[in-house]
Amino acid sequence: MPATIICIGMAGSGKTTFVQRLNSHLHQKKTPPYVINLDPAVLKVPFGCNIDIRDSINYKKVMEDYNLGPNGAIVTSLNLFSTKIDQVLSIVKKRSDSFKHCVVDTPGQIECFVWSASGSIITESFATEFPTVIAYIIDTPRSANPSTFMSNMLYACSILYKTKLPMIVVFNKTDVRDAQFAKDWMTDFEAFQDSLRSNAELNDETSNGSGYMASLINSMSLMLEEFYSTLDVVSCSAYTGEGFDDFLKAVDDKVDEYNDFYQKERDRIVQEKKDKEKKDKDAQLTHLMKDLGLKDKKKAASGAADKDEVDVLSDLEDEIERDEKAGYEHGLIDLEDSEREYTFQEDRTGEVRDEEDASEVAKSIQQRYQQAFESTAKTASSSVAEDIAKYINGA
Ligand SMILES: Nc1nc2c(ncn2[C@@H]2O[C@H](COP(=O)(O)OP(=O)(O)OP(=O)(O)O)[C@@H](O)[C@H]2O)c(=O)[nH]1
Repeated sequence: MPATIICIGMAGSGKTTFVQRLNSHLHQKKTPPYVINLDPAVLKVPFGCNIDIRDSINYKKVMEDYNLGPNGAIVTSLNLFSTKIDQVLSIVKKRSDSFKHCVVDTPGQIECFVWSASGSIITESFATEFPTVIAYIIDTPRSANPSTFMSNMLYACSILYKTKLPMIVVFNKTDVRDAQFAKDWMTDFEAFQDSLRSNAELNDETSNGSGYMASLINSMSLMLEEFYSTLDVVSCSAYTGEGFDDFLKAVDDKVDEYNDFYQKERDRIVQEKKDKEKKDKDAQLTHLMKDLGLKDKKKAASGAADKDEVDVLSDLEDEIERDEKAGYEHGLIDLEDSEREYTFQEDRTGEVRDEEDASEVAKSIQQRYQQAFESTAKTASSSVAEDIAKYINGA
């Protein structure tokens, strides 16, 4: 499956220029990527994109129609776009044989994408279909100050934990300033402390690193040590093209990591969600059964074995399936008669009608339900029950 690279970064960090360079770099390597622009407010996109949010959403009209400011309009445009994300994904999937990378450029206002519901929906949707990597773009010259560096790192940290996707930190604009200082700060705690102490903005002449800001940043850097260890760091220049091979290598590594670790974690979360949904559904069905007057079999046929209990519809289905299977095996049920309809017994007296022997119940449950259906078919409420049963059966 092609890797999806979602480029996120603070305003002006060089995301668009980075995507442009990555696009041309991959074209040079004869592996053109699939490019998606998700920035509705950009006037001109300097690369050819396969999907552009601006083709389907008019940002200025959104501002007028909904009476919004620029950021509100970006969020609303993304919301509108995310309602069609299934269509977008199916288009990308259809083309997925023809490219190895899908590159996504996001809006300049980082919070519009990262902290909005639509941003999560879009990221999640890609992550469920393709191995997805976050490229967090940092403006290197502007991060030379320890406090700016720390703000950037905290943001990266929050994005990592929010998206739960592998992340590559990209120090961009290295043609202006080399990123070695930042790499040192991430690997050598002492080096960062020294820079803190010697930073004129954070310290007056006498405090020597004990000012409030300096000690706050100091504590944060301690906290972020573990976070740094989970990251791949790459330095590059979108202007000169330097460092893009390293970036692609980091993407390959992160895709492996995604398949080994993140994918399993995602599957586990999805499974957990499904289990919870099933549990809720079963609970609702139990309530429904109660409302329709079907009581617990245990009370009706006291002393009956536990396996004969019919608590919820799904149990009924299981039992009927089991009976049918046994019927087919013994040639008792004709395959052509196998279509069945579920229905409920109507209980006018408020008691369960069935007081047969529990073992017989298990054997002839299909027959009983058929009889119950016929005996109550004339009443209006039975057709309601039948409708409900059909709905549940179809769900
Ligand atoms: N020197 C240098 N400048 C760069 C580099 N990459 C981008 N820039 C400049 O940085 C500025 C911002 O670049 P963009 O690509 O528009 O940044 P962006 O993050 O997409 O901007 P928004 O989406 O508006 O937030 C532009 O003036 C670019 O020319 C680089 O590698 N080196």
